[in-house]
Amino acid sequence: MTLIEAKGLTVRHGAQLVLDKVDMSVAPGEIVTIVGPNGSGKTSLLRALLGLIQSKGKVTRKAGLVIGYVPQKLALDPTLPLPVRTFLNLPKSHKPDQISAMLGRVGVPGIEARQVAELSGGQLQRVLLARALLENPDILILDEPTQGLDQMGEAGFYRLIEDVRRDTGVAVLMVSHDLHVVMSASDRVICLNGHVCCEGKPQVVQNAPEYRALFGHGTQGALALYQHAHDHDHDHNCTHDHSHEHSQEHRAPQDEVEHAG
Ligand SMILES: Nc1ncnc2c1ncn2[C@@H]1O[C@H](COP(=O)(O)OP(=O)(O)OP(=O)(O)O)[C@@H](O)[C@H]1O
Repeated sequence: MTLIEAKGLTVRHGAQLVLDKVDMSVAPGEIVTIVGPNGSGKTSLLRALLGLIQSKGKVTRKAGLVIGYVPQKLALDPTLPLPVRTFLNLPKSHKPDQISAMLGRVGVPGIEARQVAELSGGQLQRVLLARALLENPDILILDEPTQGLDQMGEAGFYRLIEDVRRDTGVAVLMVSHDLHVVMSASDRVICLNGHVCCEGKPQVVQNAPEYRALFGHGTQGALALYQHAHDHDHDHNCTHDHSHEHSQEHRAPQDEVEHAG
């Protein structure tokens, strides 16, 4: 039983083929991380799963699935007064003690009266997480939740995600650029580059040639991600052999990696 599943998911932005027949799924309680270079379609994949953009293929959600979504960018007017308490009551209101407890749970207790625009990056990420968790989601969908945080902040945030998963059983699907932390915090990693390059347990994916082609080795891997240095064609119409790529199930068994391109 999966919470959410995509089969043959294809997204175009104008003439650009952004996602090409992507198969993926998330099971209850699983932490799945999508990694991939800039522009590889990570946000588009999340938005297509959420039904926020048009796509072809099939997305299946468990009946009654509650999703807690934290987008990559928050479109807030910084000049508009917006206390944390008010923000957490949008779109649905919650009891004050629920809000206080949730702020404590995510590690920012007592900030109800602070202005959202004045929060630090780390505090804001935690408030966004609190807002998503207040809906009692079956799955959290987080788009680069640690953007702008320093390494300590990133590690702390991922630990929090693991704790929340342990306590509530929530599944997590997230996009991240933080390879090292992601590797330790994820049950499964999907390496995306317009298509699923490879997927599996973090340690298995880390050693997959497709992953290494994109991200390099060892500590250089994280750097390679930012520098976007890899040695195969980044265009989605990759010139190397993809002939077997979409003809088989992308979801690899837990301890295997799929070599798809
Ligand atoms: N609304 C849009 N209109 C046109 N093109 C878009 C739109 N959204 C995304 N794209 C294009 O689709 C491609 C994939 O974008 P997407 O944001 O999904 O990538 P990403 O992997 O999340 O990137 P990043 O790591 O930089 O956040 C990019 O080439 C981007 O320019």
